[in-house]
Amino acid sequence: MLLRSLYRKAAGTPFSGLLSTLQHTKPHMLAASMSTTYNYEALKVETLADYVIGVQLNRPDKRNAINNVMWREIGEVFSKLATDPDCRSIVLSGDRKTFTAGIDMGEFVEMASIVMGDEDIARKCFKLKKIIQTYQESFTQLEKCPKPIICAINGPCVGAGVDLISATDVRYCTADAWFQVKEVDVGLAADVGTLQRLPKLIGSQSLVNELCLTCRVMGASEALSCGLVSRLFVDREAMMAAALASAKLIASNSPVAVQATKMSLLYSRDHTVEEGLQFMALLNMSMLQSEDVRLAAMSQLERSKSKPTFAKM
Ligand SMILES: CCC/C=C/C=C/C(=O)SCCNC(=O)CCNC(=O)[C@H](O)C(C)(C)COP(=O)(O)OP(=O)(O)OC[C@H]1O[C@@H](n2cnc3c(N)ncnc32)[C@H](O)[C@@H]1OP(=O)(O)O
Repeated sequence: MLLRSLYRKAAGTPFSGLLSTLQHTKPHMLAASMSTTYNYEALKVETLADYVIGVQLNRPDKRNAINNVMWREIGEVFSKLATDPDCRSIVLSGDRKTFTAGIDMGEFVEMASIVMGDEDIARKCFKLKKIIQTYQESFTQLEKCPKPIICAINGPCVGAGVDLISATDVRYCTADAWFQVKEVDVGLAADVGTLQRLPKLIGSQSLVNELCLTCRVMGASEALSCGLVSRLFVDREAMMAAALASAKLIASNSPVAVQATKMSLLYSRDHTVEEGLQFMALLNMSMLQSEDVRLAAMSQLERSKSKPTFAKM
């Protein structure tokens, strides 16, 4: 009913010419091809399908341990993908064996040199604060990126790895995946997102507390049952195929609708229902005027088998 009245209302309005305008838009304006360059040392970035970008942690010999280069590159790549018109969804993964072994312990020990130094204590504090905030900001870029991130986890996902996956939108894992909030074991309270985000992903505060305080390993089936991941696969091949299929589905939808949805879900996570509703009204008073709404609604109304072609943004 709503769609029919939308359709009737659109006919004869300035919107009615839009479909033919879009049909005559030059193909190069619509086809996805990665025009932005992504060359990294510790990450492998590639186009997996139209508008779907794969970001792979790429230090296999070191079990994808997150060194300073990887911390910096993670922040950079997600901030770049945020505005890349050829990217509408992202698959984040590790290598065939491991998601990540967490922070690079070699560099972690180097950080101790600041603590051991002769400098004034206040100056040491400010140096450490800067390092911690730089690391935090790197992972927060995943949330700031309005393109949904599907995280595909196999093998170990340790320490900073849990901080990292907690900032993604959808999580899948393989039967051999395992998770460990290991920070207390190395003498610190997790400080780059796990303690803030994990309680919002797992329904049980008791389980979150247990995992963070004991550092015990959580296996794949428990990760599924507690909601840390939403799907479990026999192996990496099956998981990557499913992650790609979901990423393609997301990329086939209106980028306006998808990005507004990610922003609103995150906003609502951190605000009251009332505030979330107010945010939504303010957002959609502009987004509802997008041509994507008309194209998507027409396509539903016409029971079209294929999705409309949404312009780049
Ligand atoms: C301000 C700070 C904010 C951030 C805090 C973050 C904290 C954390 O992340 S705490 C967690 C730290 N991580 C660990 O304790 C995990 C250590 N690694 C392992 O337990 C095992 O490597 C693992 C179970 C992940 C895999 O075992 P596997 O038998 O498959 O591999 P290994 O033979 O152990 O390792 C292969 C090579 O990788 C190097 N490596 C592994 N983990 C790390 C690491 N975290 N940092 C640096 N390097 C790592 C390992 O040394 C081997 O290298 P090589 O000897 O050169 O072959």
